[in-house]
Amino acid sequence: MPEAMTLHSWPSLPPVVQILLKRLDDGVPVPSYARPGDAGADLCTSVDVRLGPGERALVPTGVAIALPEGYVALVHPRSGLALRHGLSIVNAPGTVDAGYRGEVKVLLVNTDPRTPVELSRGDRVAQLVVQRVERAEFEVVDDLPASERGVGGYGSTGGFGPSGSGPDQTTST
Ligand SMILES: O=c1ccn([C@H]2C[C@H](O)[C@@H](COP(=O)(O)OP(=O)(O)OP(=O)(O)O)O2)c(=O)[nH]1
Ligand SMILES: [Mg+2]
Repeated sequence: MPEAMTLHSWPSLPPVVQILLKRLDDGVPVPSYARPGDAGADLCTSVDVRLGPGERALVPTGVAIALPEGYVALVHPRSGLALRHGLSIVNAPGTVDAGYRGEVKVLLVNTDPRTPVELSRGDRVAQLVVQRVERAEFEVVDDLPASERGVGGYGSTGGFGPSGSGPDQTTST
């Protein structure tokens, strides 16, 4: 991207989807995008939390949403908090279904083996990525169509080296 070009000048920003949002706690900021072009809107905790090493907690965000049919909201970790504090999400990414009307919550975990993580009410602890989603119809068959991969998985193309270097030495797939 040329230096002078900002996302504002892009002709093809993704379309906006309207999502109804109910504030359950007026003191907590609603989810918002930190910068144009961000995929995730930051979610804030509505409570103070202290997570000891290895501890997890279900943290409320003070908001409930009504997604349109055909959409899902995924609760993702924030990479800066993961890098600096080892803060992650147990069920990453968390799934907020279109029919869910309860409070959006974040299942945080402190993966650091030594240092506690202290979070204050209003801190941005996760990010919400809204996506379109397909609904599948599962058709039971006796045989699946052949494919090049077949049943190979779990390292069948090799480890860190170039693909084709053979299965990982430590796995048998
Ligand atoms: O990170 C998350 C994950 C889930 N939820 C809410 C919204 C979602 O629609 C509901 C159920 O989530 P999920 O389907 O992942 O959990 P489950 O264990 O399958 O519960 P259920 O039986 O209620 O579907 O919980 C959140 O607020 N945050
Ligand atoms: Mg479920």
